[in-house]
Amino acid sequence: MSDRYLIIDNVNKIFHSKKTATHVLDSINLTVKRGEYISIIGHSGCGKSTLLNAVSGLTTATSGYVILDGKEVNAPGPDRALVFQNHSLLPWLSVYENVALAVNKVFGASKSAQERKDWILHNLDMVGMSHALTRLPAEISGGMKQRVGIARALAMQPKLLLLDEPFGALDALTRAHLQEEVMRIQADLNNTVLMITHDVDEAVLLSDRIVMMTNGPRATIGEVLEINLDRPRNRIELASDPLYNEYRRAVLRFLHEKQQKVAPLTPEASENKQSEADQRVSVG
Ligand SMILES: Nc1ncnc2c1ncn2[C@@H]1O[C@H](COP(=O)(O)OP(=O)(O)OP(=O)(O)O)[C@@H](O)[C@H]1O
Repeated sequence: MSDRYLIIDNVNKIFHSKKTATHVLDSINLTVKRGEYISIIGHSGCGKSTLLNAVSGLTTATSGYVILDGKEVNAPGPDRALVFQNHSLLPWLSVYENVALAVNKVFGASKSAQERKDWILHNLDMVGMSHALTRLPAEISGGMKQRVGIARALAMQPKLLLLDEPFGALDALTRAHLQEEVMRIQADLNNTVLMITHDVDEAVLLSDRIVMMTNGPRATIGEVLEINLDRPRNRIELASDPLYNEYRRAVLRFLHEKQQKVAPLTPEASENKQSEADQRVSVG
């Protein structure tokens, strides 16, 4: 069972509007082991968030199934915690209260008030936020907000952690720092993680496998790359590791050679472009 902890079975997603139907996901099949760290990478708009939403239960698949730990997913639930790029903390609650809200909801009946308090503090400590318990989200930096979001998700002890570009809005140094923290926490807790990223280095550094999606519409899984690098991983040492660089190249090749975002120009489009350019020259 733990080898088939999460099963995404032939998932299709079609968005219908009054006039159009957009077939976004086409026959997505993926099986994830308990404790695996999976990254999903693909060009913008291919359907990564739609897939994550189908796993979270926020979106229902048009056909196919998502099964987590033997149970079919068809609505959001506390066994799947989401962390978004744009931190979704409640602005009127303090750092402590934001985590407390989730903890009280999940463990209100099973842990005593003291146990819950200790658990909230433990999780905030794990992400290095013990010093800012009483601060409001507006009073802390973007990286700190993201830390609190991660603490809140971890504190729910979800079966599955769903990260939608969790470090996407951060500067490079803060991003690297948080990646290190996530790796350290992952080594301790062995969470099962699905993470969307646009960052090839981040995907290789953090993942056990990288799922590469083809361009939409009708996006599907193009390739899955297994990352056999020992843990703990050190980004400085990996920079000169031939295997690391081989993995990097494989992802880059997929994205920039096999799945070029910009379609090649047709002869007609190419002519139009040329005449536009000519016009610009003559006007200038
Ligand atoms: N609720 C919706 N109704 C109609 N179309 C939608 C809806 N949600 C997403 N789409 C379409 O589905 C496609 C995939 O969107 P999605 O956000 O999943 O892509 P993505 O790969 O996560 O993009 P990005 O990397 O830019 O965040 C897009 O064409 C988008 O316009």
